[in-house]
Amino acid sequence: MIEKFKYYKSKDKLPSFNDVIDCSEKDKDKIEQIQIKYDGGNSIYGGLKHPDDWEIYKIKNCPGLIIIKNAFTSLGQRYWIKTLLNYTKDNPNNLLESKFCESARKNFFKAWSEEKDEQKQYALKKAMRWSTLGFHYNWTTKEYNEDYKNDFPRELNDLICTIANILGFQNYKSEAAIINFYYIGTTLAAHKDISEHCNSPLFSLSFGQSAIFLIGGENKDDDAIPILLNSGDIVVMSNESRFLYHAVPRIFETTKQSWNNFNEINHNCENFNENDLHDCMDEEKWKVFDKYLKDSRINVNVRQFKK
Ligand SMILES: O=C(O)CCC(=O)C(=O)O
Ligand SMILES: [Fe+2]
Repeated sequence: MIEKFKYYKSKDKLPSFNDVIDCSEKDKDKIEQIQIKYDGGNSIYGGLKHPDDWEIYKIKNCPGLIIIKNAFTSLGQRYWIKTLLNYTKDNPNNLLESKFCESARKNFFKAWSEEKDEQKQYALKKAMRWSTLGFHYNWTTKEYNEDYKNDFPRELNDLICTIANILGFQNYKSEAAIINFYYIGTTLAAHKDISEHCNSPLFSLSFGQSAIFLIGGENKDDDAIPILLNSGDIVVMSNESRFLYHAVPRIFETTKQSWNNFNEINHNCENFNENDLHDCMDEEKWKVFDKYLKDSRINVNVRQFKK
């Protein structure tokens, strides 16, 4: 893991993407596509594409790890990008460096979008690295604080439960989440997510620019498998893979902005707030989000905390 992390992180020497699993034909020996049965007929919400159109892969050398490609509609992606940025509003557990003014702490995205000075705007983006939902995580004690929580956003729980049910994970409850805000040049160091008191799968959704994700083993020294994650991809760490080391060594600009492709007939967003959807469809209003996304990736990592 450590060697691969250094290799894919490197700024001086661009890494080769030859070994990175992107779930294309070249990876056919490393992956296995799985079929699922969806019994919900034609209806699906949450900005998800119909599950018949999802491409679901298992990684042969990493049992329990599931990668879903092509899971979100364009409008669905836009809605979740806007919503995840909005969750930072009035959130008590954000990493926004304390030197920033009260208005940025209260409403990061508003402060960022209204900042005219480019350097200050970039500094604001650099200051906002994560935000937590549900049971808030304490990064110092590495524990969830049972007395420090907010209601878990209902529509995000609905989305994760829909994905969980489709994959056959019943009775899932989203209780905590970390929203990770990355920009090109940032990384997430190798870690295991072991503060949860149950072994329910971890659901990780990616939006915006692309990333290389490394899945390792039980020890930091174990080798790691590099996987490409694009906007709209879902990673599920279940069963044997749930508590393995993983990391994000690199964020890079995507060639296909799948959140901006509006040729779809069905957006599957009927359950969302109409005004918010309207904003997502209005190209003028969307410009500020595209500006934010130009060098940024947003990941939300959802967990069940209690048994
Ligand atoms: O950004 C990612 O894809 C992974 C995030 C992650 O591992 C975490 O939040 O624990
Ligand atoms: Fe993690």
